[in-house]
Amino acid sequence: MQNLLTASQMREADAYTIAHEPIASIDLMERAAHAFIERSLALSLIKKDQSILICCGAGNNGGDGLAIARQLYEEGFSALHIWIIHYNERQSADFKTNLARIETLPISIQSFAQEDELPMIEQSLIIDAMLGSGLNKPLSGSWLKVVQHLNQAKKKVIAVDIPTGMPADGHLMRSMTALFAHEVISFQRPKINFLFPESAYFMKRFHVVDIGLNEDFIARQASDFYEITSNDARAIYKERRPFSHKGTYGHSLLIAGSEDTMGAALLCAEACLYTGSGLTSACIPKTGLTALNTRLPEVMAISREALFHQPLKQYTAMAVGPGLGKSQEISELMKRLLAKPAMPMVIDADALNVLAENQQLFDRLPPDSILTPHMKEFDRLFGEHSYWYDRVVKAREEAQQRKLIIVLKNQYTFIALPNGRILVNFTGNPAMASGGMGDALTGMLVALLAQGYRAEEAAILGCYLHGKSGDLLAETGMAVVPANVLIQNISKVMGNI
Ligand SMILES: NC(=O)C1=CN([C@@H]2O[C@H](COP(=O)(O)OP(=O)(O)OC[C@H]3O[C@@H](n4cnc5c(N)ncnc54)[C@H](O)[C@@H]3O)[C@@H](O)[C@H]2O)[C@@H](O)CC1
Ligand SMILES: [K+]
Repeated sequence: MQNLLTASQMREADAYTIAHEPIASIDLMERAAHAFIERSLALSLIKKDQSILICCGAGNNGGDGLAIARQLYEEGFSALHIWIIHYNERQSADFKTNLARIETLPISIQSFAQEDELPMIEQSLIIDAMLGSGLNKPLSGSWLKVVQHLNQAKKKVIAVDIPTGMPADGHLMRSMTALFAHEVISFQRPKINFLFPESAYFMKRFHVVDIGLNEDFIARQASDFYEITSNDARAIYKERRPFSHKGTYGHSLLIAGSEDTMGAALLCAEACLYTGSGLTSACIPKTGLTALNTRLPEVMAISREALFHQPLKQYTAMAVGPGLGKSQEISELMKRLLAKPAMPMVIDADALNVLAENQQLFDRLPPDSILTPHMKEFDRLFGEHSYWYDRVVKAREEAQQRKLIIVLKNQYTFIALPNGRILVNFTGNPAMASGGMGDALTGMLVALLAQGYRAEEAAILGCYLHGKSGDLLAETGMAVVPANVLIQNISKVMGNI
């Protein structure tokens, strides 16, 4: 697990590294510039014959920009042009050193003071090194004008560390102006604000490069946010054991589907199967029986009427919600289920809506139950939120208070744990943005619970595998990944973990 830092913690990590390791601040900047170029080349974001405008401020972000320009020149880039935006009086020491290092080279540099008119931009690419994580207020005055001028040029932009004008943490507002970046190459850790959907106002994609800041120091910093890494998923995953049998891997009960939305139940059951549940039973309306038996002969069916006429303790874990629909009958069913809940549970979709309307049911959920709301379901449960940041903070509060695990789904899914931590899952991609994905995740989570993973482990591993399966398919060139295709890839992803 990697903790994510605020901008001010990042500054402390920078200072600590310089004080405790044999590296001077200027050399750290050199390393950052090198890492920026190396990644840009690896991703084919820059080409030697391209005309590039490097826009620099006079702080350390600007210092990075100058170091990048010089290193690009040394790499053989010839069509480089530099702007120095001299609106702030202060120049950082490393900016000054890098300015002295570049002034002797044949690279054209233009400096702009507040009153200077900005020229048209002829270059095809802009490297944005004006303001970085030192931003301490929204842009205004001349800074606002320069950014608007650059935005109007509609050129491709690669931002150094963070787009100029975008705050690294705290509220992201549409009213803020930043230089829109098509790519951001960020140092050491992603900025917390990259994870919220509002970041799309300011940037398209980000990449993180290691610049060798002291990781021991970073790990000691208190943080609300932790990035789930592939190592975390690997450490949780348990291989199937010799001599094991279907009874070893639990029995999942799914309560899902209605006449019109039987597909949700089928996808949930299929995901449960492919994630390794020993046995899977689906409690669905009678109208879905033929579909279930045809598509998933491995899955057993129970009718809604039969559900309470049999001992529920034969099941190891339960998921309730996908495609249930909204009706009095479903509310009653939820109330009966939660009268004596005795097994780990995943609550999704329409079951969340029942909870939203019957908040007293919250107290009956077994501790560590996993709730998997998307944004709208979350707001129905816990109130409207204007900012994702606030929504995530609310998820943390609710998870802590109610001793539940809240999986707030998003491109970067936030897993709020009862201990107050927020884990962020980085796998997954926009090709997966279609119906049925949530049903698949629910099926995966219940399968992991049934196999004996602790709820926290199931949430981490389930979200990771779900996104990873989608990522691997997208990497094969699929622009859209339908849920059933993702599901059929899960067991392979698990096998190769
Ligand atoms: N880990 C690190 O901290 C490292 C940081 N580096 C670079 O250093 C950057 C941070 O540098 P600085 O702290 O010098 O700050 P910046 O270069 O981001 O900004 C310069 C100065 O602009 C002023 N400013 C802030 N908001 C403003 C606004 N709205 N309008 C006008 N002026 C404003 C502030 O006084 C700030 O110090 C990072 O983004 C990164 O690019 C790298 O050199 C390597 C290591
Ligand atoms: K920048």
